[in-house]
Amino acid sequence: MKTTSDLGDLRGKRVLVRSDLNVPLDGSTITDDGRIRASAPTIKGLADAGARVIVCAHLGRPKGAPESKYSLAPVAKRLAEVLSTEVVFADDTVGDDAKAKAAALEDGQVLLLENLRFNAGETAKSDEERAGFAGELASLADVFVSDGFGVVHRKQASVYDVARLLPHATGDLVSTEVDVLRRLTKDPERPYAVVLGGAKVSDKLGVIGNLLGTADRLLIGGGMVFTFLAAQGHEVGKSLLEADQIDTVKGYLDRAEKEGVEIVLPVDVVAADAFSADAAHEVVAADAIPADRMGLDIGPESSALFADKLADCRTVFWNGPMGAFEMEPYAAGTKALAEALVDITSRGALTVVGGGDSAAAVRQLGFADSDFGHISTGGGASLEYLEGKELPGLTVLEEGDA
Ligand SMILES: Nc1ncnc2c1ncn2[C@@H]1O[C@H](COP(=O)(O)OP(=O)(O)O)[C@@H](O)[C@H]1O
Ligand SMILES: O=C(OP(=O)(O)O)[C@H](O)COP(=O)(O)O
Repeated sequence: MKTTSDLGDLRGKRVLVRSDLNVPLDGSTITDDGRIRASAPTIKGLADAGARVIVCAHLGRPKGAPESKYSLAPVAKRLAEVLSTEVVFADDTVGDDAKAKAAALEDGQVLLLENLRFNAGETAKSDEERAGFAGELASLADVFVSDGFGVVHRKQASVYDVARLLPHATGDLVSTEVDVLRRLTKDPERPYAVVLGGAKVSDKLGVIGNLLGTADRLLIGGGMVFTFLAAQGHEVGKSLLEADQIDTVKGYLDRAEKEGVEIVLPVDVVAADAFSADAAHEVVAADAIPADRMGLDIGPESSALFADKLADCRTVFWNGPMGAFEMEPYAAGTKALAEALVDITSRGALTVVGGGDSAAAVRQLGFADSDFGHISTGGGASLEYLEGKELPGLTVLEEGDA
């Protein structure tokens, strides 16, 4: 894969950079700017080289049309602060404003385009539709730099198709992330555990099949728990549930038993009567969630069990908070898990925390990035890399220029 230094003299060239700036927001306040800080060095490096830098990114999951709550405007402001330079912001992605601002860029200036996912072509299933949008993006620039590690598992216009239209290179963030994850796939020191939680349940249930072949232990927390509990025949009340995946999960449980992989499930959960910080809540046994309650965190016995299962691990990958940590009553499980990881890191284990919300969680709960082996900007992307899947955003970079 080519790096940015293989692109030659970039002075005066328009460089389109795909970054992952999908940060958590509370209204228009960014609650964790980790992905902005992680993306800044590549952008700065290109601007310092005299390039006219056009950054494109997504925020959240809008449905192919503008929605003000998903605007990247607050991100442009923060990016300017992190870069200590002006960041011009375009009100659209490939429309008149973007075209005019891209054309007016001077050497070393940075432009951020509005949310890519305001355009249906970005995430379209149809190759033609995506290629059409990618063509419009590509027409803004001379070269493309792929630096959004958190999205390399997505076959989307700005990740995949645009690289087939422009001379391209891999950004430093993507290179660094892949280097670290490669260490986890090439003969990890054992015991090797993968901890899964979070809310993107349907995405992440799919990776378990392949992880059963590589990890020694799988610890399941967060919103992932309830499809497992349901597969064991338990009532999960109003908790997050992927009902159509219950049979798949039953298959995982059978396979894990046959292959000697330990799947560790919570034994207790914090069950609330609404998805809210001031909802009535109590700790209940995992197999006795009342029908009118939802599980929003793992309970204290589960936290102790998980810490015990991690204590002798030499390699751990963790993606997905153990609970709805943004609300104080449901943050304890995530905090306890982070503490267990910090402990084994200090004893020489390799620990990797991946995912936008997971990284935000550990920082919000008071941990430093240096408490862990590596904090990855990609959750789903890391998981798919670890299960050995081909990631479209990386494969296309290996194909070479069009
Ligand atoms: N039991 C649960 N029920 C509902 N949401 C949950 C639960 N546990 C965790 N979450 C939510 O999961 C979200 C993060 O999920 P996800 O996007 O999959 O993680 P990441 O960004 O780290 O990959 C958090 O916003 C958190 O509130
Ligand atoms: O937040 C992200 O992924 P993650 O939650 O798996 O870390 C990326 O920005 C990808 O977003 P997407 O899962 O909406 O494609």
